[in-house]
Amino acid sequence: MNTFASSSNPSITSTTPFPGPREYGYTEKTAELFRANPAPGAQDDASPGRVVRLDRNRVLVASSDGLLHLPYPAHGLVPATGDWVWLGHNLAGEPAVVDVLPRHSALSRKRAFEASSEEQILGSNIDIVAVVVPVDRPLTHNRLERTLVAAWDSGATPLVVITKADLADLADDVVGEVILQAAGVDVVTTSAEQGDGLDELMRHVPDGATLVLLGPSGAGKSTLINALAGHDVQQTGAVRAGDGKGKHTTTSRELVPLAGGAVLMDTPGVRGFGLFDAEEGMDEMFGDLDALFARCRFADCAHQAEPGCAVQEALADESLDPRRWSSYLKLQRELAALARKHDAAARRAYQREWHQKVVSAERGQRAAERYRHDQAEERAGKGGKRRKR
Ligand SMILES: Nc1nc2c(ncn2[C@@H]2O[C@H](COP(=O)(O)OP(=O)(O)OP(=O)(O)O)[C@@H](O)[C@H]2O)c(=O)[nH]1
Ligand SMILES: [Zn+2]
Repeated sequence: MNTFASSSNPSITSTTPFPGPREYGYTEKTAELFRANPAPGAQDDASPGRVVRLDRNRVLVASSDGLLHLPYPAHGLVPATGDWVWLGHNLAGEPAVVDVLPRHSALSRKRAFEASSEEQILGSNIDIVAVVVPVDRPLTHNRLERTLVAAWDSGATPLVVITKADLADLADDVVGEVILQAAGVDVVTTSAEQGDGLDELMRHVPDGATLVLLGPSGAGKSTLINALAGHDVQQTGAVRAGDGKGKHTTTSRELVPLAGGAVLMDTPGVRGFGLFDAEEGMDEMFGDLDALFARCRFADCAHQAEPGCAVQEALADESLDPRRWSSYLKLQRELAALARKHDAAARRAYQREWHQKVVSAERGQRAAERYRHDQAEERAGKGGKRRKR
């Protein structure tokens, strides 16, 4: 299931051309990305960095020399948390972010699929999106499914993480139910309080990979993050500045290096993402398309080439954005794929069950034959050869 693992990150070799922030996920694969996307002109001494947090005027970037607070790039892509960037100099000769590299995945708030310039990137270059489901308050089927669709849509690999498994009397049915709902996506059961399942969870996160946790408030994300980081992230991740009056402003990093080379992304926007997209989800995003479908001449219109198709008309008169329509079709395909995976998982379970039945039937038959054989021998007076049972 974990497709990322197969293309896992080999460690940095001596041939790596430029140093980068290894504890923030800089691997040989990342170095290749930088090689393939050289720094813009006149930036000979540029070096790789990763965006750790966005502030109003500056970007907090991890470099091989530590954390730097730098001006935004003058043009090009607007950086997002998780972006790989070239660090160089701006026109004034000050250190600055000079380029944002292409993203391999992005969680974005697509809000009815506006043009890409309006889409808000909440986090980028995420490898594993973990949907957190607490046993004491499980997600409804729809919500888990939709959050998984959103996770897939980001380009990352989804994973379901059950939390608070120590609440034992609740756990068993919830775990079984969630595995069914997860439709083939791997499910890991954890108790941050007891330290259970954390290694298992990290086995799904390769070295150098970036993990994000999505889930509703109270699902146990903070507790899990602190358990994974091995310390209180809010405190140790903080950049503290005293103002001399005994007050401190505390701001936290949004990328947290974990032991073993993985990186945890913990941004307020991303945290709430599951909630946003899952609850309001498709209905909100595509509600007006339903109204359009209702105007098609045929009730079972496939919106392809049928006469009187309101969708095709809307595309023709440009009242429907083709991007938005293709996004809708894409999500439909993903939902169908999800259903197929679900079916495949059910089929495998069914086959397993039958296999077991057949095996035990054969075993029973052999035992019966042996028994009949032994009985016959006994009757024939060959008791001495009788097998001990
Ligand atoms: N029994 C038990 N309780 C837990 C566990 N993990 C978290 N909790 C409790 O669940 C509650 C919510 O946990 P948080 O970690 O704050 O949840 P969160 O998802 O970060 O919530 P937000 O910060 O609102 O997004 C707290 O009272 C925790 O003590 C666990 O493994 N077992
Ligand atoms: Zn139609």
